[in-house]
Amino acid sequence: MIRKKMLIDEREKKYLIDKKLDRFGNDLGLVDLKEKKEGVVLKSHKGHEFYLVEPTIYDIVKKMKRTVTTLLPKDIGLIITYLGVREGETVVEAGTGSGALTIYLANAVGKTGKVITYEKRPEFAKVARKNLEIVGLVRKNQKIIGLDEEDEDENLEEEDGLYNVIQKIGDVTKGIEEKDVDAIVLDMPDPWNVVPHAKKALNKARGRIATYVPYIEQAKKTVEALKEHGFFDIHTYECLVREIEISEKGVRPSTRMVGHTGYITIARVKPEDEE
Ligand SMILES: C[S@@+](CC[C@H](N)C(=O)[O-])C[C@H]1O[C@@H](n2cnc3c(N)ncnc32)[C@H](O)[C@@H]1O
Repeated sequence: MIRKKMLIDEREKKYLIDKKLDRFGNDLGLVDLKEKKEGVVLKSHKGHEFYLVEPTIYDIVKKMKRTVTTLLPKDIGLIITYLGVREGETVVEAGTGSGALTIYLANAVGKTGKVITYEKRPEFAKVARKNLEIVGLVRKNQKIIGLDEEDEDENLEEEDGLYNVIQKIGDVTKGIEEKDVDAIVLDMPDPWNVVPHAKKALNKARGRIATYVPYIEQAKKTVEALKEHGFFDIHTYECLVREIEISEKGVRPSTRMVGHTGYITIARVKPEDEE
């Protein structure tokens, strides 16, 4: 499903490389990759070891092309778990940005689910399409709905992949076209402007929403809008992660950590009154 393979050298430096690449070289020497399958240790011509392995989604996201700051895995993990996104669900997301969150959402909903992702900047959506292609979530040159571009041949060659992401160009504050949506995830500056549309789009039995904003004032405004539009079970979180360094000398938290990223708010849409 992932269109890359990964070489890790003796210093644990990671290199994402094209599946078809036959030779790789760095300061530790040249490695012959011809007909080599992932899962083997290779030796360079200078005698250094390289591990040829399959990359994880995390490896891909860390190295993929970025147009904007992407959500960090710690926040993505919290959003997916607290929102309870699961196999088969329909999720609407905005904005796509570089597609990092999209990749994890699409893997959470799996083959029977789908992610519809809105982005207002066409140039960002095109970069995200490339990132989504690498992990088999969109086909090569898959149409981005609302984007006026030359018809390129869509690659319909059946490579293994989930192909469960639909990209759209659009301003999500103007409306959400989908109905009966299970979850909505907003990583954009003014989620409160989307709340009325989210209420209409969400399935009243199970609809949930998650928003991510960097400033506490934005989080407050979002919570106020959610309350005004009848959402409930509203909770706001911040997620701090510390790496622990374990060595011969002793065990302690890393002296460096990400101090702040953003505030995540999770809520449920209210069910409808009985007729
Ligand atoms: C912080 S980035 C999202 C990053 C993304 N979650 C990721 O992990 O790669 C915010 C994105 O929202 C887009 N955006 C902002 N307002 C929007 C709107 N009203 N409708 C659609 N997209 C919007 C921006 O163009 C930008 O690409």
